[in-house]
Amino acid sequence: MAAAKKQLFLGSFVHSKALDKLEFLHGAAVCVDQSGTIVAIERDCDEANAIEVLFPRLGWVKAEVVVVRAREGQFFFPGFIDTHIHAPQYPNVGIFGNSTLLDWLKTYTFPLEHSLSDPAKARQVYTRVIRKTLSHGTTCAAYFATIDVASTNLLADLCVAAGQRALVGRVCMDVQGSPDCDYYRDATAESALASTHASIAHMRTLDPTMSLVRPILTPRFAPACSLPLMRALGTLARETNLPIQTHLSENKAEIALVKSLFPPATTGATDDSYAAVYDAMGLLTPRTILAHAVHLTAAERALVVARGAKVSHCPCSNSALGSGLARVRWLLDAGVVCGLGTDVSGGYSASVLEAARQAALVSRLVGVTGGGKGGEREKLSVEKEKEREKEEEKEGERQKLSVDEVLFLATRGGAEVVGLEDKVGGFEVGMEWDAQLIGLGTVGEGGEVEGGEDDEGGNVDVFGWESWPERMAKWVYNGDDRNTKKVWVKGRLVHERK
Ligand SMILES: O=c1[nH]c(=O)c2nc[nH]c2[nH]1
Repeated sequence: MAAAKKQLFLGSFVHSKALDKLEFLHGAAVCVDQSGTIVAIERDCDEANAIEVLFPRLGWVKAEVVVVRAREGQFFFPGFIDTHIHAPQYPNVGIFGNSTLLDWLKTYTFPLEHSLSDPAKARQVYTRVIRKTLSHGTTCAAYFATIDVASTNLLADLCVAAGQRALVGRVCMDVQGSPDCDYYRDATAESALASTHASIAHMRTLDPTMSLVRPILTPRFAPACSLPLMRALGTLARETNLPIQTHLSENKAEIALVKSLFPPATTGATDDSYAAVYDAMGLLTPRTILAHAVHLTAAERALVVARGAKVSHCPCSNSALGSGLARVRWLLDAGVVCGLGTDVSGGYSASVLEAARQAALVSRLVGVTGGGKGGEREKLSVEKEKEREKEEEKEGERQKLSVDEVLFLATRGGAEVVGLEDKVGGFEVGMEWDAQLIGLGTVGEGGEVEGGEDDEGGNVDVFGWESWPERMAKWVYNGDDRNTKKVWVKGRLVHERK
C-alpha cells in the first residue's frame, strides 16, 4: 500500500552522497506522488515557491497536496536498512549471558525459534518486532524467520500490513546434530526445499510485484545445512534470480567446524575456506548477503569481490557474542559492498542507529589492534621498527569509520546490500520516499528543553552553536527512537511518535 495523496515535504534534508559525504539541503522542498515516488527536489524553495513553481511543472493542484513541514532543527533522513535481523529472536534481545556463537545457538536461540511454530506466539513476536524496528526508523529489513512455513508467511503478511519493506526468508537447516538441534530442523533436504517453495509461492501471491515484500533464500549457515540442500538452493537462486542470505565466518569455532565438516574433496571447492564451500554450492552471487564476515582471509575477500556478494556488518552482535572485530575498512578497500545489520538477537538492540554507533566504535578498536593486519611480525632493527610503528599508526587511523561513513552504511550501503539501491537509501528523483523525520532537543536560554522536559529530544541536547555535522555526530552517538518522530515507507506514514 503506498501513499494515497500527493505530498510536499519542506525543511532540512540530510542524506549520503558518497561513502564519506553527507549532503545537507536546508529550506528545501521534496514532492512525492501518490505512488510514493520522489518526483521533484528543489533547493531554496519554501511553500509559496513550491506552489508557484513546482506544482505547475508537475501538474499538481494545491488542494490535492498534503504538506509536511520539518520544524526548525528537525531534518528528514533516509530510512534505515537493516541488512540482517532474526525476527523470531526478538524476545531474547539482551539475553546472551557469557555465551559464544555455537553454545548461544543451542542454549538461547533454537528453543525460542522452535517455539514460534505456535501461531499466536509468532503473531505476538512478529507484530512487536515490526513495530519496534519501524519506531527506530528501519524502513527495510532482511529478515530471517524460522523453519516453520506458516509463521514465516505470517511475518511477510504482517510486514505488508504494517507497511515495512522486507526480504523474508524461511530458514533452511537439515543437518542432524550439528550443531545440536535435532528437534528443530528440516527432516530432509527435499522437505526443506519444498517448504522454501511454499513460502516463496505465498509471498508471490501476497505481493506479486514485490513492491514491499520479497522472498529470500536462507540457508542458515554451512554447519546446519547438508551439501545437497546447499546445492539445491544454489540452483534455485540461479533459476529464479532470488536473493540469498546466510552467515559467514562469524566465529573461530564455527570456522573450524566448517573445515572439519566440508573438506574440499567433498565439495569440489578450490580450498578449505568457509567462503569456498558456499561458492562451490553456487551460493555466492551478486544477490547474496553474507552476515558477519569477521575472520575472512585475503583469498576469501577476493572471492567475495569476484562473485559480487555483499556483507552485512553486525558490530553489536560481534561484540556481544565475542565473535571478533570485523575489518570494515579492509573490506571496503577491496570493493566489498557493506551495510549494517542489527543481527537481533546475537545483537542486543533492534536499532540500526545503535549498529551505526557500534560500527564507528569497533572500527576504532580495529585501528589499535594492528590496522586490521594481524599475523606474524618480522623482527626489525630499532630504526625500522620505529618506521613500522609510524606506518601502523597511520594505518590504524585509516581504519576508523566516520559519522558520515556509518550513516552511509546504514542507508545507501544497506540499499545496495539488499539490491534496492535504485529505489531507497537516499533522496533522488525517481527513488521512493522511505524516510524518517528526526528531531533533536533544543536547549533554551534557561537550560530547559524547548517543547517541554518530556522526551522531545530524548538523549540529545542541541545548544544551537553546533554545526550540522556536529548535530549528526550527537545523533549518532546519543540518539535513539525518541528522536525518530515520523517514519514513511513508499510515501506511507508507518510510524508516528506521539
Ligand atoms: O548471529 C547469528 N545468529 C544466528 O541465528 C545464527 N545461526 C547461525 N549462525 C548464526 N549467527
